[in-house]
Amino acid sequence: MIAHSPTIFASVAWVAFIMAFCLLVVGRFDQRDGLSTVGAGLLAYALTYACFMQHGNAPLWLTYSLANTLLSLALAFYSASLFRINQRPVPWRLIICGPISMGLLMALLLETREPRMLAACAVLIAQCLLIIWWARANRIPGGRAHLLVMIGAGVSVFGILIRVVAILSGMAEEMRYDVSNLRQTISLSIGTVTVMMITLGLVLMSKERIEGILKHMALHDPLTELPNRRAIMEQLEREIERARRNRSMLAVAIIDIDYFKKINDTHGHLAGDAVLQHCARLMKARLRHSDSLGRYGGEEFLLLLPDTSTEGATIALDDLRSHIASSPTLFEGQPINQSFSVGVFCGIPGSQDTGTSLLGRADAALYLAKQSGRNLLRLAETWVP
Ligand SMILES: Nc1nc2c(ncn2[C@@H]2O[C@H](COP(=O)(O)OP(=O)(O)OP(=O)(O)O)[C@@H](O)[C@H]2O)c(=O)[nH]1
Repeated sequence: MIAHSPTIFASVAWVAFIMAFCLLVVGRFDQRDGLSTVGAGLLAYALTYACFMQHGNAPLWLTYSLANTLLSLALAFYSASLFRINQRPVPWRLIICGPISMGLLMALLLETREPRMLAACAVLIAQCLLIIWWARANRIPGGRAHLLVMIGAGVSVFGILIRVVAILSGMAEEMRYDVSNLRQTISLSIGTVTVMMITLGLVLMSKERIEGILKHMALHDPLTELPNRRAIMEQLEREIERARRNRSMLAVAIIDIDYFKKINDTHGHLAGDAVLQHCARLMKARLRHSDSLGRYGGEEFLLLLPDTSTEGATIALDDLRSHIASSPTLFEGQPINQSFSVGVFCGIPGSQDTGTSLLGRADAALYLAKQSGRNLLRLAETWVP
């Protein structure tokens, strides 16, 4: 099917205007999500197509030079969006090279035909390749929307190459924007599809990023940045299931800072917060990658040591305990000493064991450690019948 080229330009420009308006209205209220930059790109794209639509009826500087410079500007905004969505500094100097060189080349080569067309294609291909590169570099961890951007820019390169081949084969006249033929219809359709894919990909990347932030907030403690109670409890259930299936040992330790109320009362709550952060940092630095540490409550931490024997857990926790007791927190230049007591369940979970039951046994051991004078470790097995 051969479509009427000016009609394609007009309809795509109209749709792009509406989408750009929506993105600019929404993006304006929250500059951080990059939506306004995506909207600016789409607006430049809509203007490009509005100029292309006039080809043959308006001066060439408008329908070719300005139009291609606007198209290059659209790609520049899309590139910038990739960085803004990730809240990274935008390399504007590099990005703006595209539209500037396009503007200069189009001004210099306006009176030529093939060189002008090839130069425009070369700049656009370079910009699309950069978008592919930056989309990969700025992908959201665990996300897939960047793939849409990469595919969109990749297909765009393919579409431009069709034009290049046509121009080099002496068919430049057939690729004029006011000519309607099959090759032109395919090339324009590819251009339209790819810009929609890139736009949608960028909007979805922004969504993925916000989802990532919300998920992090839902599962992490803001003070220590450790997994919060919900996250560490879910991890506990997973570890119990795994240990039961593999018949392997699991150590579940409840760590409680000693006399924490006194630290708060003596030095203030900010100092208490600093102690919690300091302890979390020290413990995290000394644990294995397979171990899980979370903030269970106020001054309590839950530590899970999978595949760890009673002896191994005792050595690891005693090492943590003595390290924390000998590393005071520095708060406003003043050292604050702290220590912790810890109750540990260590064993192969039975069929009746749940997170709550193992925690109950570790908590009972912790109570014993507190009763015995604090800064101590007690094993649940030593007293649970
Ligand atoms: N600064 C600060 N204090 C907290 C936080 N969460 C809980 N607390 C305080 O931690 C204190 C815990 O006190 P207690 O439960 O009596 O425990 P403790 O003083 O450590 O006594 P033992 O555990 O028996 O050694 C309370 O005063 C809470 O207000 C927090 O995020 N920051």
